[in-house]
Amino acid sequence: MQDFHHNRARSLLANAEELYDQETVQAAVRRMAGALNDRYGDASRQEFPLVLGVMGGAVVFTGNILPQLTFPLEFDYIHVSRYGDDDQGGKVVWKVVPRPTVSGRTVIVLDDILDEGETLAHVKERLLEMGAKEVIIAVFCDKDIGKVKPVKADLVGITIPNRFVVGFGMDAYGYWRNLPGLWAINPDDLSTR
Ligand SMILES: O=P(O)(O)OC[C@H]1O[C@H](OP(=O)(O)OP(=O)(O)O)[C@H](O)[C@@H]1O
Ligand code: HPA
Repeated sequence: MQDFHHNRARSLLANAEELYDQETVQAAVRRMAGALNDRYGDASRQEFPLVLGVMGGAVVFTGNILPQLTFPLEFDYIHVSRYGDDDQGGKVVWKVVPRPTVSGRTVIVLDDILDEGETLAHVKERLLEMGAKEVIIAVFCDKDIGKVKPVKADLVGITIPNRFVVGFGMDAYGYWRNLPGLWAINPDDLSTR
């Protein structure tokens, strides 16, 4: 069993193409942190936003950007999944729902990728229904899918081509969330596209 996964993961990466290296990824995170610091760093505004990471894919982005944010904030997470171990999205499944602390707050949602936009559209709608004052969506990457999405990001690190990517928290079939750069999976290795 373990050798099956080991070999499949290695073969996926051997056929994949590196789109953005670690330096490029880190530079994009620094730019995003700078933009958030400019917006929320003004001490006279006395803001205390709630920063929500969308697990599991946002784990790496969240862990990288949080220590670069210089304003007072509260951190929490939600867990939503639409792809599971597939390379095509399905129904949005809530695993950990937002806590009532979102009510009345400015909520900064951090996620790894805006693809078809279904996940973040659901997340934003739920947060607003729960009384969030304002929902700011910050995604590490926005995939250029050539269609209008049901939600727009307020802050984007990198706009990526319409390829299935892994790395920096993103996985294909559970593999390669741990890569420091972004790699595009070979279309021949995708089961459903
Ligand atoms: O814009 P969409 O087409 O809805 O896709 C984007 C979502 O897909 C990924 O989550 P996934 O369901 O793969 O779960 P994961 O975070 O555990 O990887 C990613 O983390 C986003 O939340
Ligand atoms: O391109 C992707 N890669 C990994 N996870 C994803 N979830 C939505 N799109 C993607």
